[in-house]
Amino acid sequence: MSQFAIEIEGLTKTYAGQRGVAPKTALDGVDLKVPQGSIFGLLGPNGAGKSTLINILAGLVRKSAGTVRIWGFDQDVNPRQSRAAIGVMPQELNMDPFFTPRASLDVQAGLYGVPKAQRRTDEILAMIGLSDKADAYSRTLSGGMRRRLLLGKALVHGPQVLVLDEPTAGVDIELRQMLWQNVRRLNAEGMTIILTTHYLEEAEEMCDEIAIIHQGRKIAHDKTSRLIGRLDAKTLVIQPAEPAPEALPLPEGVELDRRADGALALSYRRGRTSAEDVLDAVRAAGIRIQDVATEEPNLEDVFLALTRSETEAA
Ligand SMILES: Nc1ncnc2c1ncn2[C@@H]1O[C@H](COP(=O)(O)OP(=O)(O)OP(=O)(O)O)[C@@H](O)[C@H]1O
Repeated sequence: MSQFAIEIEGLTKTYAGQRGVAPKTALDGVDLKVPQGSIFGLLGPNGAGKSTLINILAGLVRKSAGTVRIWGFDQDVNPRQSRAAIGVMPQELNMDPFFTPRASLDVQAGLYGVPKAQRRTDEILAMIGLSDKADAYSRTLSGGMRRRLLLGKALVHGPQVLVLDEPTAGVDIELRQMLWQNVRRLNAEGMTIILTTHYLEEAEEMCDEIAIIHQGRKIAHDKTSRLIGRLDAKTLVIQPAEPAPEALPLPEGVELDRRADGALALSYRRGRTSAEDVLDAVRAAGIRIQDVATEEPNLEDVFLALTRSETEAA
């Protein structure tokens, strides 16, 4: 058994074109190894190919090329075992409105061939906080409860790998905390977790390793601390006391973005320039500073920094 929960090599997916729509390559030769027992973040902007990758893992989308091994089982050679090793909590909330949470979990367990005696329906209902709603119709559940039910459904067959596709998009703080508590607990019990998110802070907080997908390619993969450490971008947002003059000489490498509210957003690399240098330049231009705030890099900055360093390397 390899030490990787997931091993992907040369994964490519091209969606066929239809009536005037050109074919779309959503994944282009992606290699990825997810260590067993890790919480692994898959990040990327809209349309990067994250859902395609997850849907291939879940067996919902057919890959065009490449190999996928889940818990050591090659999807093409051992489709049943590889499917049994993974549970996916999807993004969308479509579920049968006439099923109760208990029935949904039972049906799902049946689909995975879990014998009745081995089903852990009550345990899962308790874990996702739906014990008192076990026999209510799904259509009467709130959005948050439906999400929790989706998490429960992903767990019925006791998979070794749990995949969460943007679990916190549009959810409130309480549900977010509940999800993360469960994720940490499942992980502590040995489950490997893969999650996709748009939020860097979330990935930073939760994940041991992060891979970044951009336009169907993997552009970075590293331990979280190392990845964040590679980013030394920083932005100072200065609110001038009076409208700032047109001319504003700046130290080399500092970029200025004038915001609609009159603020000056000055981005620089910490390794090259200090905040003091930036502030000195602003004062030297005769600008009185009313307020200063700092902005940490967000996911967008990560992409910019990574794609920039890729271009520089080339
Ligand atoms: N069934 C499909 N047919 C054709 N093109 C598709 C299909 N599904 C996805 N695509 C395209 O493939 C690309 C990758 O989409 P995908 O949904 O995998 O991205 P994503 O990273 O999950 O984005 P998001 O964060 O918005 O969910 C996009 O350009 C998308 O338009």
